[in-house]
Amino acid sequence: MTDRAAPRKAALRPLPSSNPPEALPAPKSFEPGQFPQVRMRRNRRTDWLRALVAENKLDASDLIWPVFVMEGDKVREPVPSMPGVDRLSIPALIDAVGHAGELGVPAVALFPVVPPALKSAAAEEAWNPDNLVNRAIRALKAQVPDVGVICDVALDPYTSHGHDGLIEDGEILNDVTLDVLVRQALAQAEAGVDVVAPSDMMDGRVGRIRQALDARGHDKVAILSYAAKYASAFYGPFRDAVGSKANLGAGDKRTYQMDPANGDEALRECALDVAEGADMLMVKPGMPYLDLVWRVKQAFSLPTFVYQVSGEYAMLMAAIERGWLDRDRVLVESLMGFKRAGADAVLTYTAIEVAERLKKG
Ligand SMILES: NCc1[nH]cc(CCC(=O)O)c1CC(=O)O
Ligand SMILES: [Mg+2]
Repeated sequence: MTDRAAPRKAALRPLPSSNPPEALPAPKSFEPGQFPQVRMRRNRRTDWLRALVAENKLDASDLIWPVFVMEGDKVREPVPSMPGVDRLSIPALIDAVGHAGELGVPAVALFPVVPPALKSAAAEEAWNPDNLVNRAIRALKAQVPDVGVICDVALDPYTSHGHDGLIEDGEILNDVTLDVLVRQALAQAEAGVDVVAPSDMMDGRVGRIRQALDARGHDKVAILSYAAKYASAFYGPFRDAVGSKANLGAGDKRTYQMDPANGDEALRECALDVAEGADMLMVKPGMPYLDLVWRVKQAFSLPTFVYQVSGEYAMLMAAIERGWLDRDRVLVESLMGFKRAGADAVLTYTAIEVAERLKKG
């Protein structure tokens, strides 16, 4: 007889007569599947129980850190409308991205702050092989090779008018812009970018970029399409950060970015980009568009990313600074919402702070 069997046998002994079954109080009413038998709070009772039943987990590997890159040596410059966010020169960027990698943040997304003198109507600087962002890509791939580098493909940092495409008589030209976007993407690929992320919302750009990359031997460069990108008021602080706000002036992007009123249209945008060869899809902004995160993930089963944009960040920070929201909890909660909606990764300016917090536990 094994040791294990002994207590079992003991348990089979008859109950002491002082505790007969009929002494148990009979329930007044028994309705299975109803209160009071069913109590949802049972599973929320303790930390260990809540951890056990948690449906989603936020991990550093869910985060992509968007960074503003500027000219200069070892300089950082705060962005006033995004408290806690700095523009970084390339040497500062190397250090910061190294830190991001140590925290387990898989990738960064680069956004250049282009000196005004280099902006033009035709955005020639966008495909200069030695422009700021291409130098940043080269430096990162040489010095922090294990962190993924994602780069925006759009002309707004480079145009004197602040639009994502070329203009004629007030109209944003689609097909002419495609040629420039292709050159821009190729220059980034030559510099060593891992993922190009067209954020311009011109029609047909994903297919044209895929074709051009493959024709030049860049078949390993992935395309993250900003497929469902809305003409949003939440981009304001970003335009401050990259210095495109003054260029854009009173202009808006409603002839190419999507109308916030539309949801089905976002699925069509995604379907086209999937057919054209997108490897990953993005919904942008994030919090006001969680329905689209859910629908896009369900419809395409592709890696689906969401961008918690500058205005969402500014909104959180403004309330945190005033003491109206609890920093420790609200940042993680806002990201958990994206995970629950089905996002595979979130672009967030809070990536470093949140990854540090997750590491501390
Ligand atoms: N095409 C450029 C671009 N890429 C990312 C953002 C916004 C990101 C943010 O607000 O954080 C924008 C701004 C815009 O479309 O006007
Ligand atoms: Mg499209």
